[in-house]
Order: sequence, then C-alpha cells, then structure tokens
Amino acid sequence: ENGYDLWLRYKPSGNQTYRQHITAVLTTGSSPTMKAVRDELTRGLSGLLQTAITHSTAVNRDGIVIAGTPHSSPLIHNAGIAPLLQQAGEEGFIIVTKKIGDKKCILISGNSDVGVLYGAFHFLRLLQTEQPVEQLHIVSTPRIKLRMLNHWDNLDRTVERGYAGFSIWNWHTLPGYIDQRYIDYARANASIGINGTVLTNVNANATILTKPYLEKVKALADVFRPYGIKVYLTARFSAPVETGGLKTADPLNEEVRQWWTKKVKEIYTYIPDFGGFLVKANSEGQPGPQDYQRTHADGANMLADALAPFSGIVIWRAFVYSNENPADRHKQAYDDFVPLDGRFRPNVMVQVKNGAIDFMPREPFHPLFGAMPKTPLMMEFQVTQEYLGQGTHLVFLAPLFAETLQSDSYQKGPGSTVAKVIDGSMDGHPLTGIAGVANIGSDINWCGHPFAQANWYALGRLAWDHTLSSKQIAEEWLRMSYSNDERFIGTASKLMLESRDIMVQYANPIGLHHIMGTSHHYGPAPWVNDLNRPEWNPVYYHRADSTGIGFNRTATGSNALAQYHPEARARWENMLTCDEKNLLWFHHVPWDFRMKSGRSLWDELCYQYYTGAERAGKMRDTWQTLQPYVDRQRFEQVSMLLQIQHEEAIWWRNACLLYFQTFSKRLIPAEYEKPSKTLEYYKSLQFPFAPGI
Ligand SMILES: CO[C@H]1[C@H](O)[C@@H](O)[C@H](O)O[C@@H]1C(=O)O
Repeated sequence: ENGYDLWLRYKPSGNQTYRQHITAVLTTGSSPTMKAVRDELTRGLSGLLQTAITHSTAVNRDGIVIAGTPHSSPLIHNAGIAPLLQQAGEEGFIIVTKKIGDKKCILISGNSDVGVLYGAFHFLRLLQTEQPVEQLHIVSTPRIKLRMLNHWDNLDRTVERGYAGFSIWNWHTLPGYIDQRYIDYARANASIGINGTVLTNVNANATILTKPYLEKVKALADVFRPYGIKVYLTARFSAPVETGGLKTADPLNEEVRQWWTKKVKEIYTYIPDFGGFLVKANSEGQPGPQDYQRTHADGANMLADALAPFSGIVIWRAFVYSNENPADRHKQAYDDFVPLDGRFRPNVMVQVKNGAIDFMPREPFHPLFGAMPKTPLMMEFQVTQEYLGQGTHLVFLAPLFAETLQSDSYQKGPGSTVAKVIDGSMDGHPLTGIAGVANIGSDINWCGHPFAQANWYALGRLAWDHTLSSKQIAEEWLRMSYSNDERFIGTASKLMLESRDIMVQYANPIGLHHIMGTSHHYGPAPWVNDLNRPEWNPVYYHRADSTGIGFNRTATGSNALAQYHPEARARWENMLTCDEKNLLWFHHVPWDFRMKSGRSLWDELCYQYYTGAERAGKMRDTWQTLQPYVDRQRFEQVSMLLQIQHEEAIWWRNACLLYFQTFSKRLIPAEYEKPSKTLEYYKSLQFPFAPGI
C-alpha cells in the first residue's frame, strides 16, 4: 500500500455483524453535497462490507442507512428528530437508530447538507474503527467555527517548510484540468471537518490576486464547495503597488482603499462564497501598514471594510518580530497587539501561533491568549514539522496541540484555558477558529512520512472537538489507516503518544529552544552566532556560559514573564519551583542547580539527551514487532525512517552535549557511552548532511 488513501481506506471490516445491520442506502436531495454523501457512503460501505450497496428509494426493509436533511425529505422531516437537530446547529450532525414505520433504520441527518456529509464520514469512521452500530444515538457539533488549513504554497509550486514534495496546486494546468487529488483532498478534509483552506503562502505573492489566477482559484473553490470547504487567499499588503500601479499601499489612502474594494468585488464575482484574506504583515520583511506609520489595526480594518459587504473576513497574523525589540523576541507580538484590542472590525480575527517564539518542540502558550478579550483570536498550529524533524522524524503532534489548548491563562480565574479563549466561550465571541500549517504535498502519500498523516488528521479532529484525547485520536487514525487488531493498536498508539516527548528529550530538553540549524531548522546547531539579526542565532536562545544555561525571562532578565497573568506566571517564575519542562525557557540556571531528580542541571541535561536518544532507538525496535500487522511498503518506509531518526537523535545528543560541555566544563557521566565524534565534526556538517554517529 502506498498511503494515498490516507485514513479513508475502507478495507473489509472484521466485524461480521455489520452486514446484518446495514442493508442499503437511501439518500435524499440532489445537491452536489448530497451527491458526495451518496458517493462516499457507497464507496465506504462497499469496501467495508464487501458487498454491492443497494440504493433504495423506499424504506422497505430493515437496515437502511438514510441520509439527508429534513428540508429535502418528508421522511426525515417526520422522523421525530427535530429536538436532536436543534442541538446539532448549522454544521453538526446526528446519527440515530430509528424505527421508520416498522423498519429499523440508521438515520444520518443535519440542518445542512454539509452537516449530513460530516455525519456520513463519522458513520463510516464508526465502522472503520469497528464500533457497535446496533443502537446509535450520536449528536455532534463543532466547537470551533473556522477549521482551516494554511498552505504555505508558492505559485512556483515550492512549499515553504513543506517536506512532502511540491504543492498539490498545479497552477499551470488549472483551471482547465481538475486533478483527482483536489477532490480527494476535499474528501479527506471533509472527513475531519475542515471547512476552510488558505491556498497560498503567507509570504505572499500579489500575482494570486490577478485575473488569470483568480480563474484558477475559482476552479478549486468549485471543487471544494460541495465538501463544505471555503477558499481563502493570502493578501500581499503591497499588492496595490505591485499589481495595481499605485504609488502607495497606505491603508488610510483613499485610492488604496478603493483598489482593495474593487479587487474584493472582483474576487466575489468568481467565488461568491470566498472566505477572505490571511495576512502576514510587517513580519520577516513582509510589507505592512507600519511601512506607512499605521497600525496593524489600520491595515486589517481596511481589508475588513472591503470584505464586509460579502461577509468575508480578515485573518491577521500576530507572528511579528523585528529588531525593535532587542531585549526579547518573545515579547513583541504582545507589545504590538495588546494595545490594539478593541480596535479591530468585527470581521477581523487575529491569528496567534501556539507559542511566542515559533513552533518549537515544546513551548509555553502564547501570552496573547487571554490578553485580548475584545478580539477573536484564532489558533495557529503547525502541522508541518518545521522544527520537529520535518518529514523524517515520527512525531505525533496531538499531545503538543492539547498541551497548548489545555494551558490555563487564568485571565478570568482558574480554568481560563486557551481552548476557552479559542472556542469563544470565555469572551463570548461568535467567530472562532483553529488553523494548521499544512504538511501536504505531491508525495504519493501526501505527507511524506507515513505517520505525518496523523498530524493532519489530529488537527481536524481537535478543531472539531478540542476535548478529544490524543489517545482517542491516535487510535482512530491507526485503526482507519492500518489495523483494528488490538495488539497492533496498543503498541502503535503508545509509540505515537510518546513520540513528541521523546523528540523534546533528544532535541530540546528542559525548555531549550531554537537551537536547530539556522534557516533550514533541521538538526542541532547551538553554536551558530554569525547571523546579522541576533534573534536568528541559536546562542540568543540558550545563552550558555560558564555559570549556566537558559534564557532569563524573569524580572531580572527580559521580563517576558510579566506578559502572563500572575497565576499563570507562578508556575514558572521561581527557578526553584518552575515546571522543569520549561525551566531553561524562563531561567538562566547554574550548572550545579539541583533538579527534582536529585541530579545537577548538567547531569540532568546528559540524562535527558541520552534517555531521549535511547527511547528513539526503542521506537525503531518497537516498530519491528508490528510487522505482522502492517503492509510491506509502509512497514519498510517507517522502519527506514525510524532508523534515521535514531541516528539523528544521537547526533542531536552528541552535538549538543559536546557543545554545552565547553561551557559547563563537566564530564558526561561515565555510565553513558562516549560520543564517537568530536564537536568539530558536527560543526563541519553541511546541509543536507549525513551525520554519521
Ligand atoms: C512563512 O514563513 C515562516 C518561516 O518559514 C518560518 O521559518 C517561521 O518560523 O515562520 C514564518 C511565518 O510563520 O510567517
């Protein structure tokens, strides 16, 4: 198997009772969405039940799966499900066992066709994961309104931080040629409830807003619409200058405002349900309102005004840093955005990365969460593993996502979790969203590493329901993608659930961060100190010296901690009691500092790196025991990748410890095997490297 089918494999089910409970399909309504429902149920059920699925037009036997809304079918209208449907909301669904006349049926319904589609996918998931279906009573509604992917795809089909080939958007053959991938992409997203996609990189190219490209975007929007997916684009702030011939892009200039108003109108002639713009401005060299001494709010509001007549929205990113905040990059987004709270139009969301630095293996939650109650904040997670071993390392991200979502901001007392900020319940925002930077590319299996698919899956499932546990998500994905065999599930889910902790241990333990190779962000390079922007250099982040290691962000240091609510801060403020997972994130700690384990900090660092590398080796060994349950191709792919991961974990361990040792002047404890290479060797490796170990 090559992995192209993702988690929608629909292999023959081991549960023999399904065929008794499911005998035919009856779908109502004729919209393209309902056609997708019918196609998916037919495809899924024929695969799972290994029988040709009959389409029924009447309820003339037991076991009919009826799918539709009350609007398109009197049968469903009269089925007595109105109270349940009320709970389902606009996009939710119900799946219930119901007697229709004297026939026992399974009813999949919702208030909209797309709700029915989500229900159909969920029903198939129940079968794929071998759940009982005799008595169903399910009501499900998404907790988050905008569940989106952000593609960092360029128009030349390269993908920024993409590790799975080239962009799946073939701008050359669009709009005339509709690649089957576009449809399968939409199916996969709809199956996990994703309802929006930003097609283009936040480091934006204004060309996407020109007529020929809008025609191509329209073609994609037409493919995605039946699957409930809206298209969004990134707007390059200087587009009026670059493609409109204006002299300025000043958001308060009347001509500029007119230009955007016209442009937006034009977009809606192609795509009547266009979602809106995602904007990266005044960050990492991108143009923005500050180029004209205007604020982020001025910039966002100008675009919001142009979009408002069409119900479009602006998603304005808070990922900003520049030389203006020399004390600590950590602080800039908060400093720039908190004063703007309340100054954004109602159709603006501010999109905030999960942490204040940048998608690190472990990062405390971003202090903006909870600090801008008047503004709907959208979560930005990274699904592509930029700093987490890219397409090579197996790192299951649901635990990382959950860690952020469950963090307590304390903004309105204990229990003010980031999840509550994001789902609108804390401050009563109707507009809510979670975005994931996509890890999708043209590789046969979409995501490069066979297990990277699980991160795409996890993003969608958590955006639908952030209370789902990482374990449930891992198990669902494994059952759907591999096997329902309990021996397989037990071992493989444990491997997934531990993987992110293991990665943190061998790469960035105890709160270390951003010590990867510069620019490509792969592998260790804590020694680099020659880039002209201080905050691009790893030494800026670890601050190792003869006295200790770590970034002092307390009141005696950069005081970034002051951006957190006092009770949130309390977990970290005091070096003696600080949660050790984030110790070096917030403190510069002496080498002989006594850790909770009783070890000195230096010995603990050695312990973490050695344990992490050893556990990476165990992941590889564990995978070998799963051979009986996995097809040959995917088994071998994962075997090879886990072997590389183990070697690279040793590379991380050796390179970091040898380097930090030049400051600590302490020995690596004798019980550990000595690094076989020198620090000079690791420093000399060029990208793409073959580290050796
Ligand atoms: C799209 O640019 C990215 C850039 O590649 C990445 O290294 C940095 O972390 O974040 C930027 C951002 O999120 O804007």
